[in-house]
Amino acid sequence: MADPVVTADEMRAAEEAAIASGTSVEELMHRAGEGAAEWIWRLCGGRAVTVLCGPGNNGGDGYVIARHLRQRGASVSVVAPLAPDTDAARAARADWGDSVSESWDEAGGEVFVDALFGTGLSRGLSPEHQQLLHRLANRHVNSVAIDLPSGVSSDDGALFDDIPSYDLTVALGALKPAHVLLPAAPHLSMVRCVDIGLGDIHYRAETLDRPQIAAPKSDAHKYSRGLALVVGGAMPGASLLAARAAQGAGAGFVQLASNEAGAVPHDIVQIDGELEHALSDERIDAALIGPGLGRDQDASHRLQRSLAAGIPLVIDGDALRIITPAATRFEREWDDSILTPHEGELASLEENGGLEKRGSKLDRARRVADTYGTIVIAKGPDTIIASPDGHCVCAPRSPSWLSVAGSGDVLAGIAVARRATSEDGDAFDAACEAVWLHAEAGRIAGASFAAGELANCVRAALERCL
Ligand SMILES: NC(=O)C1=CN([C@@H]2O[C@H](COP(=O)(O)OP(=O)(O)OC[C@H]3O[C@@H](n4cnc5c(N)ncnc54)[C@H](O)[C@@H]3O)[C@@H](O)[C@H]2O)[C@@H](O)CC1
Ligand SMILES: [K+]
Repeated sequence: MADPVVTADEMRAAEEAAIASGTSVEELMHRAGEGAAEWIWRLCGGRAVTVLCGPGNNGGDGYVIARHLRQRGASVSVVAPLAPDTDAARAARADWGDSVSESWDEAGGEVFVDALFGTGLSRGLSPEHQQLLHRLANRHVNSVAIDLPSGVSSDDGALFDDIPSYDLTVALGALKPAHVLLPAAPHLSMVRCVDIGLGDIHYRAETLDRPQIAAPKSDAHKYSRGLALVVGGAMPGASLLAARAAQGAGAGFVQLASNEAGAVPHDIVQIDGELEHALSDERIDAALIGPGLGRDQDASHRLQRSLAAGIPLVIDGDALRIITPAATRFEREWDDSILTPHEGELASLEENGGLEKRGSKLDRARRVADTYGTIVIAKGPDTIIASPDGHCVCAPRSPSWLSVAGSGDVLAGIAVARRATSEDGDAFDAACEAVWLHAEAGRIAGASFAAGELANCVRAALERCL
């Protein structure tokens, strides 16, 4: 099941709603601390623990954790450079009832628990706090972050400071954007979420789950299964790669509109001549334009013709450098196309759309989706799928071997196949399926694959979603 990804404001609203319906902050803190202590106990197995507590409710959670671990028999030391400044944290410290040091004297401890700051961190740490945090992390065998590593900005994953690496991060109530976004996410090797009974949380982002993909119906034929057209350009290799991936991702028929001479496999139908001719086939369910397109005048013409054809499009690569919101929003009455930018292309889309580059990757992908009126796959190690209505899905971490030339062409090919095969015409679902299949193909391909091998693994990835 998908998990919500919740901003600090959305968390606060959920907390207020829970309080309004009769749950106290102390009760929420108790559930958070008890749940986190359970995870830490599994990691520490009775070893000595040092808990670093901050002044806010994150620190309050730390005192609750310290008390629960002590009750279980662990030797626990608490370090708190700042006194509690919330009622709930003061109560939690009183319940701990044991000694608290203001600084760390390097006394024993194998497991370090960072409960210095959570979602309330608003600026960088002071040099003393920064030094204390790193000393503690370096001098213990394992480190655990409570809710978030101290030094991380909850809503966008930015690092206020250099942070240590953590073996375990216990997210409280829900995942936050920093758990899934760069640059924070790679510092958190394992993230576990504790349910603190917040009830219904209003959220606009969630994690990506394995999709369920249906096999073709028993009466299917090549056209009813989805006809995907890949529009080629100056560099035919990229579009061939995309076409190969589209075949593996379930399309019944893949055509390549290209005038470039070159060996095209027999099971891909090449349609040469005027692009209008290829696009005029009413049986086409979706088309891909961008991989290997080039950015010259011919590329612009091919893009304009594709947009004018009124077919759902996947727009990738070079096409993302030359497209404008006027083309997607106003030249077409409707648009359910998918844009697949990497970071540089996302910045181009922002620039061409007159948008500022600000906020989290979630905010940026949403803004581009809204401005262009399309679904956006903002790809990278922290891929986001965004809809113009603001809904976002965050992909789980994928194999880093996917960072290979041609990997994006494969993703675009998968996306056009999923868009062509989708029965209800839902571009957002097609985009989510494509992101999952791409990562799954990477897992199957193993280490150091070339993009062609990745494309060949898409079929096996699809099989795992049937
Ligand atoms: N939202 C919820 O429903 C719940 C939240 N809980 C915990 O509460 C945390 C949020 O608590 P708070 O809002 O109190 O925030 P934090 O505890 O994260 O930090 C806020 C405190 O730190 C200070 N501060 C912020 N940046 C600082 C800096 N750079 N240097 C020094 N001081 C700094 C603030 O002035 C304030 O005193 C969550 O991360 C979670 O751990 C849990 O107790 C359970 C329930
Ligand atoms: K923390």
